[in-house]
Order: sequence, then C-alpha cells, then structure tokens
Amino acid sequence: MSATIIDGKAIAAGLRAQAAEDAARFAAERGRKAGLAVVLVGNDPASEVYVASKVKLTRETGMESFGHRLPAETSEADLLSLVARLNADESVDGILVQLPLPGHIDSGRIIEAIDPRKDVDGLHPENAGRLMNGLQGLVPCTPLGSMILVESAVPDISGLNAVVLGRSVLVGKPVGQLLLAANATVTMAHSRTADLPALCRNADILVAAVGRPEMVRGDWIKPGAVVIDVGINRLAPEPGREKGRLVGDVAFAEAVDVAGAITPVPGGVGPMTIACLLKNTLTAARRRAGG
Ligand SMILES: Nc1nc(=O)c2c([nH]1)NC[C@@H]1CN(c3ccc(C(=O)N[C@@H](CCC(=O)O)C(=O)O)cc3)C=[N+]21
Repeated sequence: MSATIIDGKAIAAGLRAQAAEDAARFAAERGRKAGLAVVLVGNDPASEVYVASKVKLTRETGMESFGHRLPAETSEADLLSLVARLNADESVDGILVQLPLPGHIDSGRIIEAIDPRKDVDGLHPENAGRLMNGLQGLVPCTPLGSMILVESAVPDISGLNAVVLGRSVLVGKPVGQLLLAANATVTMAHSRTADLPALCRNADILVAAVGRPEMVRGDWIKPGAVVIDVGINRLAPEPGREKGRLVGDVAFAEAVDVAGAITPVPGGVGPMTIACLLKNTLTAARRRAGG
C-alpha cells in the first residue's frame, strides 16, 4: 500500500465545523436560522437513509431543517405547487428535492421550477450555465466536494491532465467544469470512449463517476495519480449477510498500490456531498440576505 488515503470524513467534518460557525453568525445577524427544505417523494429505503442523515447534520450545524415527505403517487402538479410554496417562503434558503423521483414525475421540470437562488443542489440550468460561464452561482454538492478533495491532495492542478469518467449532469459534467476552471486539461470519458484504460493511464487526476462497481482497475492508473472515487455501489450480500458491501467505481485494493492519493468508499466523497450541501445552504442564505 503506497497511496495517501484522502480522508473525506475528516475533511467533511472540518467543513461542517466552518458551516456551523457561519450558521451561528447568520442567526445572530439576521435573527433567524438559515433554513434547508428537503423534499422526499416515495419511500425508497436508500433515499430515506440519506435524507435522515441530511436532516440530522443540518440541525447539528445550527440550521433549520424543513422536511417534506410525500407519497410515491404524488402528482407532478402537487410537487410543483410545493416547490412554489418553498420558493416563496422567506424562512427557506435552500431547497433540495431528493433524486431519483418516481417515474411519472419529470425531474427536469421540478428542478427548473426551483428558484435558482435556493437551488442548493446546483442542478438548475441557470446554475449549470453560471458554472460553465465562470459566473457566481451555486455549484453541485458532489462535484464541489470532489474538487475540495482534489485540492487537498494537489494544491495546484494547473496544467495537469484530468480524466473524468462519466458525463452525468449531476456529477461528470460539473466536475469537468470545475477542473477546467482550475486550469487542468480535462478529458471527459464515457461508455463509448475508445480504450478507456489507456486514456486513464494518462491522467494525473482521475475522477470516476460511472456507477459501475470497481470498474477502474489498478493497471488503469498512472503511478502517483490522484484518484477520486465518486461511485457508491452496494454489492449483493454475501451468504449469511443482510447487507452487501459498499464499493466505489474503483477497485480500491488494486488502485491503492499505484495511486499517489485516493479516496476510500465509504468515507471519501459521500460525506463531502452532505457537507457541501450545508455550505451551499449558507451561501444561498447569505446571498439572499444581501451579503
Ligand atoms: N437531489 C439530490 N441531491 C443529492 O446530493 C443526492 C440525491 N438527490 N440523491 C441521492 C444521492 C446520493 N447522495 C449521497 C450523499 C452522501 C452519501 C454518504 O455520505 N455516504 C457515506 C456512506 C453511507 C452508507 O454507509 O450508506 C460514505 O460514502 O461514506 C452517499 C450518497 C446524495 N445524493
């Protein structure tokens, strides 16, 4: 084992401590706590776990948490009217609609209905456009957290080769934009990319966000590279076990011998996502309050 393990859990705890200070200052200055509304439609067990953890950490950080649980059969119109209410509610600074939504709801429509200034997920097309154009906006949580982890391992990424595996709107595309803004040379790779292993071997920074358990093997990695594993995949349980193991998109045991620094799963990008959600909520609260 040679790589430095990037401790996302510890870095996230540091971010949350900073957010707690900012939250206390906000509350003292404004006479109210910053508020985050989390909307969960349906009862997907994994989503329930994530949402419960968001609510708990929001409160621990000194912010107000407004939970909205709607049945799976909620209509798109009803969800749109909830979003409209939250947009108009002065005590709500951030709105997060947990994804994925049930199939009968067009998630693009819902996201576009959120006030971009309250879009703490950074998924509204206005925020995506702002990120692309280098304008102030709200940056998606997982990409922001991934970038903070990259910077913890390499303070200056200017001129380095970065390869992003995956081109999703949630992760791949915004991570690519953030790396580009920091002057990396960015290649966006995906399922149709020719010779992925050879391309990855050229990466000083490799971000894996494809959602395929342990797809990236040790021999895909350039010696000394920084590897950010965004994947969170639950494997089938082994006989006699109730829950399967949580693994990333990178074969960690192989990669750790080759990389210079690598994020583990769990304890890497996951905790950073939630910490960045709290950070974004305070950013949104301050901007809405005019400073
Ligand atoms: N609108 C929206 N925004 C999201 O940000 C969003 C979402 N929908 N839907 C689901 C995904 C998933 N997600 C995670 C956040 C934290 C962990 C996390 O903290 N994971 C722990 C382990 C958790 C475990 O043990 O299961 C870790 O990696 O160490 C994981 C996954 C946010 N998501």
